[in-house]
Amino acid sequence: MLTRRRVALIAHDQKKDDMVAFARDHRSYLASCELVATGTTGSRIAKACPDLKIRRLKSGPLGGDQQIGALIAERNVDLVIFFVDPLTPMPHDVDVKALMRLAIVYDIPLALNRATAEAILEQEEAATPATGR
Ligand SMILES: O=C(CO)COP(=O)(O)O
Repeated sequence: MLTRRRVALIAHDQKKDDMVAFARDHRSYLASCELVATGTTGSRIAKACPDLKIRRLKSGPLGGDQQIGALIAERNVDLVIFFVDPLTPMPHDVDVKALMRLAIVYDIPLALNRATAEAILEQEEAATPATGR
């Protein structure tokens, strides 16, 4: 049986519109995945794509990044798509770095911008033509 890909979606505020557009563009593939997201990112995607089932965690600054980090450490995530804003200081920067560090430690694919996320999903969509765009 084909196992569902477990994908974590996260976007900083300045990148949320980008994330929503990305999720819309790839919603048929994403619908075949188990989705988890930080709080506000998850709400924004769910509003734009009501067909997607998303498990929403806490908002990033309130522990959401740490929760995603824990899922990575427990090997419960296969892919992290995290649209990072490199131009705005974040109060929870240490949490962001910890999440990235764990993705590296556990060798989980980590897309930090849209170009990388597009490249990864293009490959995955090609491998699962039934869910292609
Ligand atoms: O801050 C975030 C990631 O560091 C994202 O959190 P939200 O999706 O709750 O805005």
